[in-house]
Amino acid sequence: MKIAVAGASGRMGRMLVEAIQNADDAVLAGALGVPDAPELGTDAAAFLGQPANVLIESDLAKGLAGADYLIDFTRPEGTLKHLEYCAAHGIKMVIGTTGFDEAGKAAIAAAGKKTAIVFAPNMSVGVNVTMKLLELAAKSFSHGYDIEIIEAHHRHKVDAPSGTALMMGEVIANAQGRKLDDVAVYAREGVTGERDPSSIGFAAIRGGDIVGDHTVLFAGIGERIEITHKSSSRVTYAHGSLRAARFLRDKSSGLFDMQDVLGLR
Ligand SMILES: NC(=O)C1=CN([C@@H]2O[C@H](COP(=O)(O)OP(=O)(O)OC[C@H]3O[C@@H](n4cnc5c(N)ncnc54)[C@H](OP(=O)(O)O)[C@@H]3O)[C@@H](O)[C@H]2O)C=CC1
Ligand SMILES: O=C(O)C1=N[C@H](C(=O)O)C[C@H](O)C1
Repeated sequence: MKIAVAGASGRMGRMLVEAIQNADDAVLAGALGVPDAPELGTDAAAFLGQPANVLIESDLAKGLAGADYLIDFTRPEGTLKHLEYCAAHGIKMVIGTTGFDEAGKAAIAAAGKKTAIVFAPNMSVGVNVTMKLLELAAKSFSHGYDIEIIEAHHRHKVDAPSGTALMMGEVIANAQGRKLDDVAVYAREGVTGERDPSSIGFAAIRGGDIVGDHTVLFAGIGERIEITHKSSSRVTYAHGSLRAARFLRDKSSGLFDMQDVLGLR
């Protein structure tokens, strides 16, 4: 697989470059950076002390010239620009970026008619299996249990709640025949009144170097159940992304997620 990495000097970008360099079925075929990035024009694998002979480019035509796949963990505005280019040139995409609005999500769905895309807010196997546990729990705890989703991430994260927390909320709401938009409570402050029993609450903690923790609390009378996933390294997202790229090998179009990749649907 000839894979390019967007945001190549970011936290996930570097993790992906290293994972591709270590994979025996993938080669690093391109690297993208923002125009004013200090790393622009330098070797994408220089930080490993093992150059890949791939320079970080801001020009999409140059950065993607030799690539069949683009793995993108950047920002919504960057991903949407890359998406347009990849859809026009038949480059498959693995999109891990979070924080899209509805228009952004619709653009990704439309691009899936032209090229093959895996789009998921969390590429780890553990989180995606946790989604299935949540589906089961949500059906059993649909009455009498208050549902709260608590997530914690590093101090540099720019979006809240995390894409994973939002997906957890959607999985739970869908399993209970509800719509997350109708029941989500994203903030509480001051005299809020008693908790609406139909609500799904969210709380976001930011600090230090926390890679990514998610807990769903089902709080009933006399008991509470907590389902927790903790990432201790970003390598789990990088390995999941390579798994997603392999899944796309025999696809020329379509929009998929990690539930498809892992056969969990
Ligand atoms: N799906 C999953 O499994 C996971 C998803 N994520 C998501 O991935 C994204 C990136 O996370 P992380 O690596 O921690 O973030 P970083 O900020 O470390 O990296 C982002 C990279 O994207 C670049 N970038 C920023 N803006 C643009 C733009 N407009 N166009 C192109 N490139 C841009 C940055 O360049 P510069 O630094 O020069 O601005 C940087 O290289 C986030 O949305 C995060 O939530 C993260 C981990 C797992
Ligand atoms: O920004 C991060 O770091 C992460 N973002 C993803 C999200 O928003 O869910 C996935 C993971 O939790 C790490």
